[in-house]
Amino acid sequence: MNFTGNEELLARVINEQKGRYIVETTTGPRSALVKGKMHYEAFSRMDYPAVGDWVILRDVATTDEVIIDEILPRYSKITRKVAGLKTDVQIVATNVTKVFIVVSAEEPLNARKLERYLAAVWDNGASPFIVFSKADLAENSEQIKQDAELIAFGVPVFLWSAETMDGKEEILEHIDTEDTIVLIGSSGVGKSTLINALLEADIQKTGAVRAEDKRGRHTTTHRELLLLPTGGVIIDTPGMRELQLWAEDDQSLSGSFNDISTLFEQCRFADCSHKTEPGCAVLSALENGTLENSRWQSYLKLQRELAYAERKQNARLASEEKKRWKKVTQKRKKDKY
Ligand SMILES: Nc1nc2c(ncn2[C@@H]2O[C@H](COP(=O)(O)OP(=O)(O)OP(=O)(O)O)[C@@H](O)[C@H]2O)c(=O)[nH]1
Ligand SMILES: [Zn+2]
Repeated sequence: MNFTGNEELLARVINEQKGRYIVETTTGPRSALVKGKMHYEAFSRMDYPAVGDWVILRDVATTDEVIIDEILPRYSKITRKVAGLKTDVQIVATNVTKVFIVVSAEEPLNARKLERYLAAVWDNGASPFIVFSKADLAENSEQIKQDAELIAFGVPVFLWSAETMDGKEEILEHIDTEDTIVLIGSSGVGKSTLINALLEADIQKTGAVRAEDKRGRHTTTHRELLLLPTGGVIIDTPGMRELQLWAEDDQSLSGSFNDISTLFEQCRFADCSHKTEPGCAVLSALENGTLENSRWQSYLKLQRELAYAERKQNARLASEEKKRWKKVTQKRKKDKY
């Protein structure tokens, strides 16, 4: 990326609260809002900035809140499904390169859970790492590490203890300057403790951020994207904390429509479209009333929405990337930066 002479237009989102953002610029944190057009064009929450996003700003010279003009294409996004009237997908963090799955070495290894975590990380486009915390409390931490390595095929596995600080250097060696990392894992495994150790400071102190809002008021809020003294950043958002639920019990689409996926397995043809085929288990379940039509319709609707969102996302990423960069450079010329 070359933003020579134009650095103030490029920023990174470090906090989001109810549609208000704090972005880190080369001249410090600023309050930010999205441009009106973004609201019209937004298809879902995916189309709004999220913590970790690189964005292009407008109106940086004014004292008011800056406007987020563009979200640069995302390298990856960590998402979670939000239960509500309809299933929505919330972005927990973007542009994450590495995910540290933190598991307590004190507990017996839960292979299935670890596999689900690994799959979830890969699904989200980041590289997983496994950290066994509380190594000081484990009976045989080396054994746990070896067992995990058998499941994780080449994924680095670390033993870490906050008591002795053993393992910290090894973990830091795996974090590069351009990395954006997040930590996931069950409550109480020691994620905050590890983050604090990596930061060598209290997050409460380093995390506070003061930014100016529209009326010149200063707002103090939490920085959710934290700079590591050794390079790289850690994202720690409230959503990160709830992510474990999604990895721990299977709330995926097929999970929540278990009855329907069971029917699919009973169709005569493996590639059944469930429209006209003979021996279709869905059609016969609809006919004999064991599957309610409304439930089938909501399944189809969700399928269409997900497919549409995905198509939209993919097509846009491909074509918009070029367009965005072009726009940015044109703007730069126009503004005589
Ligand atoms: N003995 C020992 N205790 C640890 C270690 N790491 C964390 N703890 C303790 O475990 C407890 C939970 O640690 P946290 O860092 O708050 O855990 P967390 O994963 O951030 O928990 P949530 O915020 O609920 O998600 C605290 O009392 C820590 O002091 C460790 O390596 N060894
Ligand atoms: Zn069928």
